[in-house]
Amino acid sequence: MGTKSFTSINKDTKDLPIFIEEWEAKAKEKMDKGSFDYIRSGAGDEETLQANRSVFQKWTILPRVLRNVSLSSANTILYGNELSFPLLLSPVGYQGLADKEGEKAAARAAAKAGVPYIASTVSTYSLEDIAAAAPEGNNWFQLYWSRNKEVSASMVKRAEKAGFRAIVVTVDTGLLGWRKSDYKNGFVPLMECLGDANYRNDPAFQKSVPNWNDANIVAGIMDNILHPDLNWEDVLFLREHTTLPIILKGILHPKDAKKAVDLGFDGIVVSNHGGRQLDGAISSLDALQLISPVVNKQIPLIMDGGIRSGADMYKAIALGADAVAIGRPFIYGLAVSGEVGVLSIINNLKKEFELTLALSGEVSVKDITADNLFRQN
Ligand SMILES: Cc1cc2nc3c(=O)[nH]c(=O)nc-3n(C[C@H](O)[C@H](O)[C@H](O)COP(=O)(O)O)c2cc1C
Ligand SMILES: CCCCCCC(=O)C(=O)O
Repeated sequence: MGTKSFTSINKDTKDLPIFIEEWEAKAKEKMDKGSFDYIRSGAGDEETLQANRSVFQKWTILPRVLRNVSLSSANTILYGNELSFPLLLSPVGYQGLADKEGEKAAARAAAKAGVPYIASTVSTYSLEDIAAAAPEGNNWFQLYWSRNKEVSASMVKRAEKAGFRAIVVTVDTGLLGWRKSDYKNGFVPLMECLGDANYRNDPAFQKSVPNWNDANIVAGIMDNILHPDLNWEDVLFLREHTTLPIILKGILHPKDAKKAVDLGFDGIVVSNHGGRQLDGAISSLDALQLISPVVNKQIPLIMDGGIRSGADMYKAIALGADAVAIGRPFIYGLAVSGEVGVLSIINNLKKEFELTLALSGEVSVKDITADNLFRQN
């Protein structure tokens, strides 16, 4: 019987950082203060941002031994597609802040690594350009719901036409969180014209903004994205406009998770938006623990917020996630070394996750359960 190789680091990436903290420090050196602070920070006093990390210490892995893990594999199937391991790149807006190639570079890295790339509505490049940069990739589109339903429907149709494989509707941003560092820095990324490509190219949006021109595009986008009246019926309207899986991102309450299942949505991203929206909100891992028994495997559960290591991934999966996603870490990789940086971040996480899986005595992602965890007092 063959033995899988659990080698650690590729020769061609040996000069790149390994620790996420080192990537972050290098990104800070390279970026201007406004951009770096925008990416790193959370809302309010950053309690939720911190909780997303500290919650992982409540859980320890309870490993099994003598189970022949020589052929263990982290491969995962999600919506009929194979992932090299259960990771996705979370939607992150304005990736042109980190690198000139922005989303195109990150999507190429995700495709090479065999993991889904979720393109944000407020991307620097249009969804068509991102799809063209990584046509072989498992690309998903994240929709910021537009007050004008026709704009939402139009973007989803464009995404479907461009080959995106799932639609992620973010539901935790009816209003923007209290972002103190951005206010202090006077930083508004939309104003830098780094997140308007999807709107500029959208015929329904052009029609919806009276006297469409360069000067009123930002106001038009803000008015479209930020609307506290967003509700379940609005989002259900999308079902008539796409056959792609519709996944709701930003669910934290088990009652909302149950409603998402009952209304026929195809998946949930358990997320507090990386602590950038409601400060004081529950950590993503704690929310996952509440939501997973309610959803009870009826639809896939993805979790993001604070994932920084293979062990973090493992704990989230043991608590019921089918896959996890990362935001800031890959943006730091993008800022430091473009596509190579993103690929390095993903590959190191993959190696660490594969080792964690095998060292815990399990051979596949499906075998990871709550039985593999012990909760600290
Ligand atoms: C700079 C930045 C921009 C983001 N932009 C979006 C976005 O456009 N759409 C969205 O749904 N979430 C957005 N998010 C939230 C991420 O998708 C994700 O929920 C969060 O980053 C996960 O936490 P992590 O950074 O600790 O991994 C953004 C996060 C960051 C840090
Ligand atoms: C009107 C801007 C909406 C937020 C865009 C990016 C984002 O989600 C973030 O967290 O920042």
